[in-house]
Amino acid sequence: MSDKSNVEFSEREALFFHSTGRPGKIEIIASKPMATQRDLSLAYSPGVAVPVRAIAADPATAYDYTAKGNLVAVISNGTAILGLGNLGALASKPVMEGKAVLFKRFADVDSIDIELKTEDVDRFIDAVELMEPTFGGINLEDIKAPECFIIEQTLKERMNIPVFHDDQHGTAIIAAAGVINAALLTGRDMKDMKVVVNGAGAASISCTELIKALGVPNDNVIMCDSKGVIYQGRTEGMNQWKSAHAVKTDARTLTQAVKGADVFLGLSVAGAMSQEMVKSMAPNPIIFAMANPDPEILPPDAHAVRPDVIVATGRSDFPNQVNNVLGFPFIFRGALDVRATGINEAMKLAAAHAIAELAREQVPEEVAKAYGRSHSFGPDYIIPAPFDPRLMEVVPAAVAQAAMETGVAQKPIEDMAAYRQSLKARLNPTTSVLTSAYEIAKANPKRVVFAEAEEEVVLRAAIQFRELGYGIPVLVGRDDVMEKLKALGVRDPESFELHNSVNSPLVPDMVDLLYARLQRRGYLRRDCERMVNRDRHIFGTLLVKMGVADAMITGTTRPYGQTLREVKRVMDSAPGRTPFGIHVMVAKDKTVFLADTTVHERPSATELADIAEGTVAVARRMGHDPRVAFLSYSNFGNPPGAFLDNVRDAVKLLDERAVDFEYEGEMTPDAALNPTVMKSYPFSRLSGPANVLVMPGLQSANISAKLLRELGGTTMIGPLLVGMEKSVQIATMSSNASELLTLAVLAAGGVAL
Ligand SMILES: NC(=O)C1=CN([C@@H]2O[C@H](COP(=O)(O)OP(=O)(O)OC[C@H]3O[C@@H](n4cnc5c(N)ncnc54)[C@H](OP(=O)(O)O)[C@@H]3O)[C@@H](O)[C@H]2O)C=CC1
Ligand SMILES: CC(=O)C(=O)O
Ligand SMILES: [Mg+2]
Repeated sequence: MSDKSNVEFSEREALFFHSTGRPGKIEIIASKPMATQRDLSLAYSPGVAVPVRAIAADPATAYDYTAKGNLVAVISNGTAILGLGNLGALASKPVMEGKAVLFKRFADVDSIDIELKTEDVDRFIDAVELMEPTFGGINLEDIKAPECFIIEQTLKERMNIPVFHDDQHGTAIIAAAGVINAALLTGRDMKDMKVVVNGAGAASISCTELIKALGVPNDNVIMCDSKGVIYQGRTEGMNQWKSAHAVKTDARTLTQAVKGADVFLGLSVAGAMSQEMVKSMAPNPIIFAMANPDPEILPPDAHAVRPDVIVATGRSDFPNQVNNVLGFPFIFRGALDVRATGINEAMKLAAAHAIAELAREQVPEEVAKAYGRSHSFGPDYIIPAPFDPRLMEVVPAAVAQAAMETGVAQKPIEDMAAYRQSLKARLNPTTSVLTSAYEIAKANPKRVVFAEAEEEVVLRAAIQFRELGYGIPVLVGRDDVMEKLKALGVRDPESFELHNSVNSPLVPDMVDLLYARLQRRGYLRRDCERMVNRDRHIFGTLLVKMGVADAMITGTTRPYGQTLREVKRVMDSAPGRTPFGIHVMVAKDKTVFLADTTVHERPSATELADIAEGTVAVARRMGHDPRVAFLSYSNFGNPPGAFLDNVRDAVKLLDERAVDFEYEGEMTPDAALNPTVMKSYPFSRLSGPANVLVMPGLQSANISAKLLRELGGTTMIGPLLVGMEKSVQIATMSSNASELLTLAVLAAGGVAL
């Protein structure tokens, strides 16, 4: 049982996250080149007239010529924002932007948030209906009951694209999957289960309908709202949707209803359930406290009174997250891919069963690693975690299949196996692997030196590193760092570990250590004293060398080469390794590892071969199947040149070493990356485009990485310094806090070694 919330952050952190860089969480990028006059002529007038006429002649071609088929609107009026209540359309925007980015992150569905300033049902319906031409699907969100039922039902009748109220059906699907598994674990049969549902709004009504569809008898479910039990004959605060679930019972309060119940489904408000209520439930009770952001009862409070309880919440920071994020991205993915006209009951049930089955399957190692702990089906793992990459393969396929079987698929999938493969390929593994690096760091928090703690950007990264639970920052700086922490809003700056060479008791041992290393390299003892006292990179690296910390991050105050020289005075290479640098370039659907981008100016053949092997190891740790290209201006000797031998010899060296990955060279970047150009070299040993690019020299390597970043379209991770005895990461001087945080986490998580 794990009761600890594993993510903590302050309100300041949440506001900083939303305001930093471009405010909000969304931007729109063009999917076609917009560089030349010709591009513009095609994209806009006059070229655009051609698809306009085509769509006018045949509306179905809108799916071929526009983004409609992969575009979902997340629409709210803010009348039931999470469990925060009716705070209005504008205040709902952060949640709706959040839902839109989750669509993209988890299922590669493009999505935009739309907040409508009206509580008038008819105006809302008209506004959404008018938007049908724009979207492939409509995801309604955080609209309160009972208006949400009328809105969804009417829109479904009037529109010919999927309309789905996430709080109703998304929630119901996930809760149903969890109930199926919790029932299995506790040996319960649906037909015998006694269920209490707290809340009688959008989410509750739909969850209740779905669990009844799974076999829980109508009379076994008691629903409560803010006025207590919904019993037959009650008149106060009723509506037709509540009446449908009114039962004959003497219970009038939640306390009375929950006595002896097997299952509690909370879709109401924070703190609605007390420990006394938990105590009164049946043996091995099942509690889904799903109110967001604060549940009806916190897991530790439930476990404290009933060790036999299975608890789930809507939050990502406790085990068993029952949240519609597990559903809506994947459900729409499947529905869009078959161009479904709607999302029907069969599709919902298919999703619920697919999610439930996934939790019962053996968890693959990469998923376990991603969460930093092993998951196996049990009370703390009744439902897969949202970052489980298998969801993307399994749920859309199940939904698409159900759509085809129930006749709502306008474009049925012919080859389901190929479709499942294509689903997997939609997600860039680097995104999941970065997630996994964060989780690994969290599971085994390490001590990381932030050597330039006087810099605000470094302090921000260190604060986040600690607040998000990735490890313990060990700060190096003068005593005024404490004031700076306070100025950044840290209430307890003294709880940070600060090392200052002016008063550190470690200095004499550091000087001894450094002098022992450098005395035969022309340094006097007083030189070493000066270095330890004055150079934060030397001082910081010594903290790692002496085992005070596990890793270090530095580099924002001094050029890379200079910092590396200082680090190397203290730290050796790992045995048999060549230290070198990797820039990881993450594009939309591709990640490329460039090396050596920081150390060797003119690498020898042996160094090139070592760099290839070292980069392959990092690429594998980041979830990629490596294919190495040794790059050049020449393809297999054409044109000939004076500086090609090292590259060719490196290829031969890998032949001799009989390595277990694909490699080829020398070759130009287009022959390495472009499948059409690759066809000109049918003898190439690469089975697909390369993803590890070993550069012939530092100039081309470093220039390429920075060019790619400046030209846009890629996110750069790094440079990663690999091959040192312990992980020391030297950032670029222009790094921002989030880049420093990523480097610190990769250093702590052992990815960059
Ligand atoms: N984990 C998840 O995935 C999801 C969680 N939720 C959560 O469920 C909750 C409800 O959302 P939603 O259905 O959209 O909102 P609605 O506004 O449609 O419904 C809210 C319901 O809660 C009831 N309620 C309010 N206070 C209490 C109380 N003290 N005791 C019992 N019932 C109470 C209301 O009663 P009345 O009818 O008398 O006003 C109403 O029936 C929110 O906390 C939300 O965050 C929602 C969707 C997904
Ligand atoms: C998760 C969600 O949609 C809600 O709490 O409203
Ligand atoms: Mg919601």
